[in-house]
Amino acid sequence: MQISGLRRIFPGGVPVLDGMDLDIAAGSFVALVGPSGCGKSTLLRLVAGLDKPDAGTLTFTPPLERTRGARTPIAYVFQDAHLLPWRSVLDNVALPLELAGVPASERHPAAHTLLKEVGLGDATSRFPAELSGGMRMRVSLARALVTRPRLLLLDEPFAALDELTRNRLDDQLLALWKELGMTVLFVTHSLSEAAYLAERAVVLSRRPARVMLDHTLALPKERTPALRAEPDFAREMGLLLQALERGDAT
Ligand SMILES: Nc1ncnc2c1ncn2[C@@H]1O[C@H](COP(=O)(O)OP(=O)(O)OP(=O)(O)O)[C@@H](O)[C@H]1O
Repeated sequence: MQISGLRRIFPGGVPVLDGMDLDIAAGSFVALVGPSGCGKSTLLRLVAGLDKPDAGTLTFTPPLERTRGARTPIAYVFQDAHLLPWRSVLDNVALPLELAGVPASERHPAAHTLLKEVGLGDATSRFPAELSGGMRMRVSLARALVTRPRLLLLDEPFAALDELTRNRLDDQLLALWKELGMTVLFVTHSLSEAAYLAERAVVLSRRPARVMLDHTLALPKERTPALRAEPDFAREMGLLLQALERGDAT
């Protein structure tokens, strides 16, 4: 995906994005960090096609045209799980397939497979109100992935969770990324989460967001929880922090 000269100004405001350029390789995992209000969600919404830029282009190679049937090219996961309370876990996850006209005989097994992968194989008939926050986010992740999107956008998805739950969900997300091979663009305020998850971290400045650091993390490809205590991990987080501080001061 090539983001080129992207500009977005909301009516009466200063530019949020003003000439943003970013190339994201297909199948890569990129973390986006930056000060609050710098334009991360705005960028994600533009990439998702939920908002239109005032200038600039977004190019997907190969093109992200909607293919026939159940597959959606882009899925979006928000900080809130946004589940439908009256539908069971299985029916929540199967919803995108149902909307795409996939028959129940296909969508239910597909939803069940994804739920097993996020560790909720035995919670399929429960309802959202019966789940913990971490379980709800797992359902949300399963729902996003049930259509096997080529691009997964996540906007601080685990920010409201306790640290242990968040770490577990990070590991599940990594496992799903390895298995499914989609491109991931992950917005987070947590530098340790960015360093742990991503192959590449992009640190943005205050509004209008400029790229302060575009860094391929010098960490082993296989991320395991022990990495969080390694000196290399602390060094990489230090680099991100310095860039974040520079970007916040400008
Ligand atoms: N629809 C809108 N109309 C007007 N201003 C908006 C709109 N959406 C976002 N903004 C403004 O654009 C700026 C960037 O918002 P955005 O949500 O993209 O930031 P962010 O980096 O995701 O912030 P945070 O890290 O706090 O979630 C903010 O100042 C916000 O108030």
